[in-house]
Amino acid sequence: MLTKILETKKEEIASLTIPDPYQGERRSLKAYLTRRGSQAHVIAEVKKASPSKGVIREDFNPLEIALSYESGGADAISVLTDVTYFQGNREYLTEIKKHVKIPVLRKDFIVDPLQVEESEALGADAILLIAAALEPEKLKELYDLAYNKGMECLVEVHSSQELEELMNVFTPEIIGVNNRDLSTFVTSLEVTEKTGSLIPAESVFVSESGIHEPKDLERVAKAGANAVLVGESLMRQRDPGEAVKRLKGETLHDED
Ligand SMILES: O=P(O)(O)OC[C@@H](O)[C@@H](O)c1c[nH]c2ccccc12
Repeated sequence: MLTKILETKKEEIASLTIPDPYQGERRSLKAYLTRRGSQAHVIAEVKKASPSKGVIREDFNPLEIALSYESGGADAISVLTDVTYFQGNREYLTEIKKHVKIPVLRKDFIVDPLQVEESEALGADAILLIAAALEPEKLKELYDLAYNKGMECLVEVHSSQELEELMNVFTPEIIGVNNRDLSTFVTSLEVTEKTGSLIPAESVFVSESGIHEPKDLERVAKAGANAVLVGESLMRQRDPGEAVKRLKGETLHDED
């Protein structure tokens, strides 16, 4: 699947146009994911569809969903901008960014400096970089470019091996462990538990995918996660903001 997606991206990049630059401020994802007063840090994702689940939410107004997430206490918003596989749109990101006060993460398959430039123009505060899609050196190049432009990166790994290979080159400030196996689409929180011990204390640790209930959040927090990235289980609720509130509950306790 990833190979197929990356082929599509190559075609997109060949005809990519950079929109007019977003003029507003940038916010730090890292700061929001470590802020006090919020016990369980949640990145809530705006995702209409996925390759494994098809359409997740028919009644899809991206801005309304994002505003609902924010009022429910989300610490950041992730926006799928991929059109072909996730029915996202880059315009959703800019629209959401203009109206929320929390950081906005661009969720896409970024493999080229042009897409980093595009993300900046769209107003992204942070972008996703996927280790499975990039050689560590190439990933570092895009990472540095994003930070030089005032954005941050969530660097996603799927296994201890991927993380080790990456950390031979550099240690990202924000590391995401994706619980979803990219070939089978099956999620298992064990991935977070197995990989968690390798994540250095100075990096923010985000557990991604397959989180449905407060007890899932509690489980990954026990494995050291500072935050979770949640899409599907929130998108399936009638009131996404209420769903964030319920998920955050009283279950996760930061040391500080
Ligand atoms: O819907 P879930 O299981 O809560 O997962 C959210 C998020 O982790 C998932 O959408 C995701 C993680 N990494 C990605 C990379 C590309 C597209 C999507 C993703």
